[in-house]
Amino acid sequence: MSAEPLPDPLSVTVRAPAKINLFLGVGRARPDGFHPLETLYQAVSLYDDVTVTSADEWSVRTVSDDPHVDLAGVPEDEDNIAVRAGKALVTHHGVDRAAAIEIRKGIPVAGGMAGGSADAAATLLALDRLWNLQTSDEDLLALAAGLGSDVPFALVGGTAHGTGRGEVVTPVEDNGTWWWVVVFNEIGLPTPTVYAAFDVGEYAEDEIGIDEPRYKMLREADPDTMALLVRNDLEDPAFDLRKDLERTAEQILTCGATTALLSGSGPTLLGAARDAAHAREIVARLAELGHENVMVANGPVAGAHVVSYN
Ligand SMILES: C[C@](O)(CO)[C@H](O)COP(=O)(O)OP(=O)(O)OC[C@H]1O[C@@H](n2ccc(N)nc2=O)[C@H](O)[C@@H]1O
Ligand SMILES: Nc1ncnc2c1ncn2[C@@H]1O[C@H](COP(=O)(O)OP(=O)(O)OP(=O)(O)O)[C@@H](O)[C@H]1O
Repeated sequence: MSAEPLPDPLSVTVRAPAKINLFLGVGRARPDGFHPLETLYQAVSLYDDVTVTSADEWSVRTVSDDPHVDLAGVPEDEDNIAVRAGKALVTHHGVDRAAAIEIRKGIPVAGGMAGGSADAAATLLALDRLWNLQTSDEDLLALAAGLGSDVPFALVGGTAHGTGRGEVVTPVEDNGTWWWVVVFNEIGLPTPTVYAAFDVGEYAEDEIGIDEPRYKMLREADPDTMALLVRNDLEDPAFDLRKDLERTAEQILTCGATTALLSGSGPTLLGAARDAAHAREIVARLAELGHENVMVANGPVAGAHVVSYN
């Protein structure tokens, strides 16, 4: 008996995670202005949910019920990276379609956790499923790379090595459940500004690669080794621009984190904890010092994935 083909869904929702860079080695700027990277990405448990519905023209709406998310800086027009992702997908397939996109944000905006990249990845996947476009993984990753350096990783998730300008992503074995205290900051710090400060301060080191002991630490997953694993070459230039962030990183250590580091290009800071209870203790101590805009997240978690078809 042949089954009836399923009707196309009316809407599709895809969830995509925030990322952190456990390791971020940055080289001297290339002729195209981008910096060569050697990075270890980890997807962590803060998410944006993107819902797409077919429409006559492109639109985007951003909502959030999370007090840590300030939607002020998010464009609600064609500048939104989710709309750019949708248009790139229809151009790739040569089809004339449009969609209404709703983004429910749980990832802080302009925090160095790749929230916009997560939305772009989620939109590519959601529209592919909504319209049954059957885009190959290879093409999805190439479209993602065209939208931003962090976008391919948002599709892949887990823990992964990133190289090139960050867009060439390969999964890495990680047997840990790593706990992070995530300390947000209301004052934005644009990614290009931090890379420019990296250039001005001549911070590039000759050796930016990830050595084998670090991969071993991920495989062996002892939470006490995280301090030896992390490195972020954008931290010093970000601290040159923002002394307050350096002070907060010191406080994260004082409050008991096994290590503290800048998330990507900042301004979000991270404290590593041994387990969930330890993370909550650090949060309580940070609150005593006046840091209220703090969450706990764990990683690695899955990359962009469908959560509902309606
Ligand atoms: C800081 C990180 O989040 C670490 O993963 C990324 O490097 C930033 O990735 P992203 O926000 O997806 O960056 P893109 O949208 O591709 O580029 C934004 C700007 O960041 C700078 N940029 C980004 C990536 C890179 N490898 N070198 C750069 O210099 C460039 O000034 C670029 O114009
Ligand atoms: N869907 C979107 N969500 C958030 N910001 C967006 C979006 N589309 C465009 N933007 C613009 O991109 C800027 C950076 O936003 P995003 O939240 O991705 O920063 P980020 O987390 O620091 O990114 P990254 O870590 O990749 O550098 C915002 O200030 C906003 O102007």
